[in-house]
Amino acid sequence: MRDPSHHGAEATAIRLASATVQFEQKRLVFDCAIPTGASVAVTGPSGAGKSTLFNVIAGFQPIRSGTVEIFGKDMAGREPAARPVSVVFQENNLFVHLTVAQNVGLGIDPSLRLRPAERERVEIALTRVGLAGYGHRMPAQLSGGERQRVALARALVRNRPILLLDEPFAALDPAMRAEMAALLSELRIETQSTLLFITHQVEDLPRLADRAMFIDNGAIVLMAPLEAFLAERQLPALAGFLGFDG
Ligand SMILES: Nc1ncnc2c1ncn2[C@@H]1O[C@H](COP(=O)(O)OP(=O)(O)OP(=O)(O)O)[C@@H](O)[C@H]1O
Repeated sequence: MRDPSHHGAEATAIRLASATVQFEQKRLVFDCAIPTGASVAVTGPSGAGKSTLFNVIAGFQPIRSGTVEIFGKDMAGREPAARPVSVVFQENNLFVHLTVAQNVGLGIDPSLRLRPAERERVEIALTRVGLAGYGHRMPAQLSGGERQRVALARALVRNRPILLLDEPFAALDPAMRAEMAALLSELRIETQSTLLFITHQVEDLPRLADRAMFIDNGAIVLMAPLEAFLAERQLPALAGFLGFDG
C-alpha cells in the first residue's frame, strides 16, 4: 500500500516504481524514492542508463510499464513542459542564433515576448550565475563553462522544484568544477529544489550530493546517504568508480 497521508506524498519528490523502458537491445527498470530537497549524485558506467533515467523523469522517454510519480502525482501522459522538472543537458542547450538573454528568456516564454519585469528576471538570473552583462552575446562567444551557466540561468527562471543536471561539470577544468559545485550548492539551498546530477567523478560527490545512486545495467542497484555510499564495499561494479579496485 502507498502511504495515504498527504504529508507522506509531499515528502517524496520523485517515486519510480518498476518504471520500464524497452529499447531494441535493452530493457531498463527503475525503482527509487527521492526525498524532497535531496541532492543526489547519479553514477554508473557508460551505457548503464543514467541519461535514460533523466529522460524518464522529465517525460522525454515514454515508459512501457510501471509508474513515475512526482510530488505524489502520477505523470502518465504528462508532457515534459507540464512536469515540475527542468533539465540541463550536457551540451546543445542553447540556440546558436539567439543571444544569451534570449536563450534565458525562452525559459519564461517560448515566443520571447517578455515584459520589462520578465527581462529583469533574465538579468537577475544571469547575474546569479556570474554572467551579468553577457546578455547581448551570442553562444559562440562564450566558453563551454559559460554556456553551461547560461543553460542553468534558463533553468532558474523556469522556477521548477526539480532540477536534473546531466554532467554539469564535464566541460570544466578542476577550478571551474569547484566553482560550479559551490554555485549549484548555493542555488539549491536558495531555491529549496530537489537536485539530481550525473557525474563520472567521485570527487564531485562531497561537493554537492547528500546521497548518491549507482546505476548498473539498466537498474538502480544502490541509493544511499553519501557516507554509506562512499563506504560501500559489497558491489564490485561500484568499486571501480570509488577507486577501491586497484
Ligand atoms: N534511443 C535509444 N534507442 C536504443 N537504445 C538506446 C537509446 N538510448 C539509449 N539506449 C541504450 O540504453 C542504454 C542506456 O543508455 P544511457 O544513455 O541512458 O546511458 P548512460 O548511463 O547515460 O551512459 P553515458 O555515461 O555513456 O552517457 C545503453 O545501452 C544505450 O545504448
